[in-house]
Amino acid sequence: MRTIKRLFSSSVVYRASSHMSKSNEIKRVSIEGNIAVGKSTFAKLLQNAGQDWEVIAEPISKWQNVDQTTPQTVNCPQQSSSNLLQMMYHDPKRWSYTFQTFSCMSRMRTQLQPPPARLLQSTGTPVQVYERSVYSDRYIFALNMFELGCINSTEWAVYQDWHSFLIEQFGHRIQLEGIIYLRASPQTCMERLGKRGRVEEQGIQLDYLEKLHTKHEDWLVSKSTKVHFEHLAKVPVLILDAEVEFEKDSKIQDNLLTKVRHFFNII
Ligand SMILES: Nc1ncnc2c1ncn2[C@@H]1O[C@H](COP(=O)(O)OP(=O)(O)OP(=O)(O)O)[C@@H](O)[C@H]1O
Ligand SMILES: Nc1nc(=O)c2ncn([C@H]3C[C@H](O)[C@@H](CO)O3)c2[nH]1
Repeated sequence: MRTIKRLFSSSVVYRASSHMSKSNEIKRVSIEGNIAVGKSTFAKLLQNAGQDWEVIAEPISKWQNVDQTTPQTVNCPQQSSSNLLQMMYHDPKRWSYTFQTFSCMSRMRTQLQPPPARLLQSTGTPVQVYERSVYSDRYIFALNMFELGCINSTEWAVYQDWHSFLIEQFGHRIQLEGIIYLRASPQTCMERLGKRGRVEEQGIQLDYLEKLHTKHEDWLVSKSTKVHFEHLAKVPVLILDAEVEFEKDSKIQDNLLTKVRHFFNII
């Protein structure tokens, strides 16, 4: 049996209840964390926990298949697709800005979709769970790419300008009640990334995951990242120990679900 590493202990930074809107309204929660930490796996756990939870997955397939219509003739446009995720990892200086515009727009579009009827008709506490957010797009990835020199200062200024505008215009419709931060060491994420074997990620080095880890810590733990939205600065954060292997352990799963329910004041 693999040793369960406990590099970090799970802890609640502060409870969300005071920040909650009426209990019959839909709560929106974002799961944040490093690449391959286990967000999708954890989201499935929440989805299976009850009818009142809806998971909105990261739109990665859109990034892997950007439709291109070449307007050769009106009646017979040529259709092809490109893998922007692959392009970004292959040539980050060329493609990072393009990637961040597309990732952020696709997140916004996906998360603005109306909730399904079962959530609207729910008599309990319906929750929409976003896998990452327009905020991690900016304060984790885009900022990191800027600091790495893969996004230049003009591109960074342009990105921040339209990002702020988008949030000002639409932010209230995707306003978060809380953030769940799945926290594990970059080494663990590297192992899981290798195990998953997504083709586009083959060139990712530990160093990159370490930088992303620091960005998560700055934003969600020490809160030293300068954020530009008043509401975001006040969103409660639940930190969960993602070092533990919960996939096949129902006891650990129950424990994690209890922490989430408690955090969001759900019985
Ligand atoms: N707690 C865990 N213990 C051990 N393995 C795990 C755990 N959680 C997830 N995994 C495994 O790690 C790999 C990555 O998990 P997953 O796809 O859920 O990560 P993710 O955070 O959603 O990734 P991404 O950042 O790319 O969206 C998968 O192979 C999954 O089975
Ligand atoms: N550069 C960059 N910006 C983002 O906003 C972003 N969001 C996710 N990703 C990468 C991580 C995984 O490989 C893969 C799936 O999460 O996509 C991103 N990469």
